Amino acid sequence: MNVFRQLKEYYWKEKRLFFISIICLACATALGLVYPNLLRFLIDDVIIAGKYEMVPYLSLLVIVVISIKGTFQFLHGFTGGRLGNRVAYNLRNALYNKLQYLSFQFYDKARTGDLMSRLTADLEAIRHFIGFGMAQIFNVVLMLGFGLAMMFSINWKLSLITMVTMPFLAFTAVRFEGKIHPAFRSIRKSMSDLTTAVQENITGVRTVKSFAREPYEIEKFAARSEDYKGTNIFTSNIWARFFPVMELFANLSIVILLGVGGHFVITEQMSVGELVAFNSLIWYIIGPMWNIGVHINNYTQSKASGERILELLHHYVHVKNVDQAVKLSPEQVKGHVKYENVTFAYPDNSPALYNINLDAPAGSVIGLLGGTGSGKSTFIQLLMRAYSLKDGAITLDGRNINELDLESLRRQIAVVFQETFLFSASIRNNIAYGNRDVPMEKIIKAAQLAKAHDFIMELPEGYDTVVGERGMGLSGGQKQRIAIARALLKDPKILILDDATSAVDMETEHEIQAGFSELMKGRTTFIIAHRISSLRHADEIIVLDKGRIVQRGTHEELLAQPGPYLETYKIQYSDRPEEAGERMLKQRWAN
Ligand SMILES: Nc1ncnc2c1ncn2[C@@H]1O[C@H](COP(=O)(O)OP(=O)(O)OP(=O)(O)O)[C@@H](O)[C@H]1O
Repeated sequence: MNVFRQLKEYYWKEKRLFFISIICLACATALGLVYPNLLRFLIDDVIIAGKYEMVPYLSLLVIVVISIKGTFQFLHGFTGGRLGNRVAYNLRNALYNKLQYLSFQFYDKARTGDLMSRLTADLEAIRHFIGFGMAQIFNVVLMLGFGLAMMFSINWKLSLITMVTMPFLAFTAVRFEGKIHPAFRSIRKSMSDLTTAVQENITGVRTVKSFAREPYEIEKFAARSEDYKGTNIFTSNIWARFFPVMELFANLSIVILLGVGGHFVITEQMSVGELVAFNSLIWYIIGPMWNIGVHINNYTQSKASGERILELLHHYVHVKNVDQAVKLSPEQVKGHVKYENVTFAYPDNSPALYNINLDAPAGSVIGLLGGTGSGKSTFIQLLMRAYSLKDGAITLDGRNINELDLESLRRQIAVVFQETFLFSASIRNNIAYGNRDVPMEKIIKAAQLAKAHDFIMELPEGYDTVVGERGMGLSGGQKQRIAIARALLKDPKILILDDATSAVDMETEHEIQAGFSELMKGRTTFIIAHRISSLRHADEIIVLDKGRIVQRGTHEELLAQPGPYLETYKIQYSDRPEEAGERMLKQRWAN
């Protein structure tokens, strides 16, 4: 129960519902005992005694009992349903909140499917167990207790004899659950493989079609579908095998009851009414016995689900605010960024950055150039406090960013990533992202600066056009321009362009950059780019190689010295010899 103790804060506030639900179920269960007694009374004291005038009253009483029992059952279902859903609601929100604040380090390893199943299937198991499962287990104890007490009070000898088959029934039920549980698990796995195949096929439909791999996909799906069919048939075989056995044990106890009970009636050790009452009591007991395995399974499953949910809820948040973190107010931020002896390694990896020093005065433009894996993205992610920095310091306007309130720090920074993520919402909402009160003029202005306005206006519904999941239906360059508009609208003090213009052609890049020069005014800008054309106007260009700064200076300074920058320049401008030649000549004259 440790898991449920830890989850207490989510369900204990609903304890009123919990107790009402359990009390209602207990009352309904207790009323179930009225039938056998009414039957006994009807046979022994009304029919045999010939008091037929009492039959209508008894019938009326049965109707009253049924109605009251039904009302209690309704209340149990009503309160249990509310309880389960409220607990699931509390947990779902807590989990989602936690997911929002878990750091990059967590998401580096997280698997989407796993997180989704925690938020859906695991939560569902908890909802069902807390709403109904717990009460059902309690009810099993009550039913067995009430039923056995009544049976023993009628005839203890007959009770003992008919109970002989019950342990076998319980044992078979538990064994059945032991077999059916893994079978259900394999159905779920099989189902998940099947849906993954469909999902991947739909997401990657362009790749499938361009490689003409439809037959391969059909074959892959057919194999998984076959597996799904197989696991389902296997499961129904288990049902088919176990149910007759359980039925047999249940009916065996009825046979024993009829044989031995009949003998007791003949020898006048008990009345006919008592025998009939006994018969209905035995069914009252068989029900919970039959379901004992299901309840055990519900409990273990929801416990496992609870563990998975708690694991997420208690997951360590690597980057968080220190006590008395300083909240930045946008008007006061200037944007002076400094890196002082920054060395950083990802967990279990050798350092991605070594001893980085940089002084980026407010409003300056810093260019970052380097090969794949040289540490450019890491460089800027540290500025956002995506990971916590232990070696060296990064300061903003002279204050260590570790002391700053995380949210207020990130509000000062806007990043345009290499890969643009668009939400399945209107273009307007994608640009405004989470900012409901932005006037339309501001959105249009940002889009114009990002050179997105014209193509947006050509779309069927302009700014209200809803883009598909991940921006389907837009070209890479168009998506990127929307992302740039989104960053512009944020009006940040620090702008980071992480290979932001990689998906647009040279001409558009040029156009966007013309917009950038206006936009960059008054903002400290970091530009990561592979194209020298994107960096040439930077105040300082840093060339990274394997996490170290190997060259730094302005475009002109770097062209004047041998090194990777000049090499890259030569490669990129080799197809435009006149420009490169002109550049070299100018350089020579300058010298
Ligand atoms: N989340 C991560 N976990 C572990 N190692 C990482 C992670 N991200 C990057 N690395 C490693 O850190 C090093 C620097 O990576 P980084 O992404 O900063 O390079 P980059 O210069 O931005 O590369 P690219 O131009 O390909 O995006 C690489 O060796 C990379 O494998």
